[in-house]
Amino acid sequence: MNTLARSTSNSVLIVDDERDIRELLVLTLGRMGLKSDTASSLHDARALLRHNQYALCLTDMRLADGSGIELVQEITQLYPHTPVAMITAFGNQEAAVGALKAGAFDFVSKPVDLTVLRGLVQHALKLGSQPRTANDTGRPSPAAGGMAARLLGQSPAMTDLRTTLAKVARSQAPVYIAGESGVGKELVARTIHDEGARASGPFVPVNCGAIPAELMESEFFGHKKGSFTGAHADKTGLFQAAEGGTLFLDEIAELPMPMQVKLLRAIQEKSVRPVGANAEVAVDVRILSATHKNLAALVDEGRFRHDLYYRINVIELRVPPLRERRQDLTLLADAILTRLATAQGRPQPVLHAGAIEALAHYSFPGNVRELENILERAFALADDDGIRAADLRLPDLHRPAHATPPAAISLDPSKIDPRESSTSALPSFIEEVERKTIELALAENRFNKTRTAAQLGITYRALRYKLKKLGID
Ligand SMILES: Nc1ncnc2c1ncn2[C@@H]1O[C@H](COP(=O)(O)OP(=O)(O)OP(=O)(O)O)[C@@H](O)[C@H]1O
Repeated sequence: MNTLARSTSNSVLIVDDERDIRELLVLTLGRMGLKSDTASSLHDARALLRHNQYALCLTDMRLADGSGIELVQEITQLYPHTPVAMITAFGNQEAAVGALKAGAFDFVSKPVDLTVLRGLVQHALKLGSQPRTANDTGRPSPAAGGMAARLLGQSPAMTDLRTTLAKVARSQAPVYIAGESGVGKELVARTIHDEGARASGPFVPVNCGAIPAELMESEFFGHKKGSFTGAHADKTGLFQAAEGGTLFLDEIAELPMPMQVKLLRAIQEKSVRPVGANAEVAVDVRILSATHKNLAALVDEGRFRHDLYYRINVIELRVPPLRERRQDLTLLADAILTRLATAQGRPQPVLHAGAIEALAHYSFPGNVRELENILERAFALADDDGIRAADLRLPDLHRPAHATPPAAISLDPSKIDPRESSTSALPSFIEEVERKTIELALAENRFNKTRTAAQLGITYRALRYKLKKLGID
């Protein structure tokens, strides 16, 4: 053991009882310009940690005098500025997940793939040179003028969430974000990306419900030219597009079973095989996922794979619905109105007391997105003297939050006159009818997509697909 006391942030602690592995790691890290100290036991590792500061610790899982998990826990507690990664036996996913849960920022499996190791070390070094958190007040920053979407809110629930986010951002562990529609799940995912070591890499959001099942494999993993009819050129998949950054799998519950198997494999192996390719391509991507559905219940019903659930749900975050954090309403409303006023070059309207009172009693089934829609419409309708309760056009305030869907829309086909349409082409005309029907249903259901789909008699997945196709947000 090397006991030279020094406080440098350019050295790595390697803990492994196999000498060959220690030597290989020292050599590889040396080529990256890093110095390493080595320890073959927990005891030696603890002694080195007491006297030195490390930019990274790489530890094996099984050591003669204990488990690497113990070391992960100790380092997370006592030396929170040192990211620690676990070296796990190939295929031992339980150990990898266990390490991430204990606080390891990442893991690498044996035999160590040097490209993967280099990526891991680079992320660790970036973490060390980063301020711990940028978005910690929950107030709109004056400089941003409310234009850039930041996770606002000063309710205890949002303050707790931001504290957890700051910690989670520093890890590479998969995070599963649960919460109702429009509650801010994607914004949470972006915040994790922006505050972590991957901030300079891409953030690639993908709506799993919007990709037709037959195109999914090619969308996710890419394809080779000529691998199927219509594959006219090589195509990069979403995994490769997110290289060095974050892939956000929104509405992950919508993934068909065969795709769940392939996704699990890609996450475990950290590599993908484009359709029609002979070889796997290593990918360095952090996976964040979300759904408004109860994923655990879907696992129980056998509609979502347990092994994938276990793999993506290393850390679970719940974003509370707006009605559980009403303290945030005025702050959010204010930021939204500032953004709208700035975008339209109009003075910011006053939100009258009656309007604030009405919002405070409303249940917001569509959460923050619904608040944005309500205020946007009110802003368009309001006079110069500001927004009053009536301008908000809130539905019946006494209706319970999750009332039964209204009766089906009575769109009478015999009353539709194609001559009144702006187009005479049949496909465009049909699209116009489809768009109007969907927009009407969305408005009637306060932008709750689950209820809208039920009312229209189509699946949630089909609705998401149509919304994307028609460009309706
Ligand atoms: N805490 C917040 N502070 C500021 N803006 C927010 C907050 N939460 C949500 N928003 C805004 O509300 C809108 C909806 O948020 P987002 O798209 O992240 O929700 P979501 O939960 O991912 O929705 P869906 O379930 O439909 O995918 C976005 O415009 C987002 O910027």
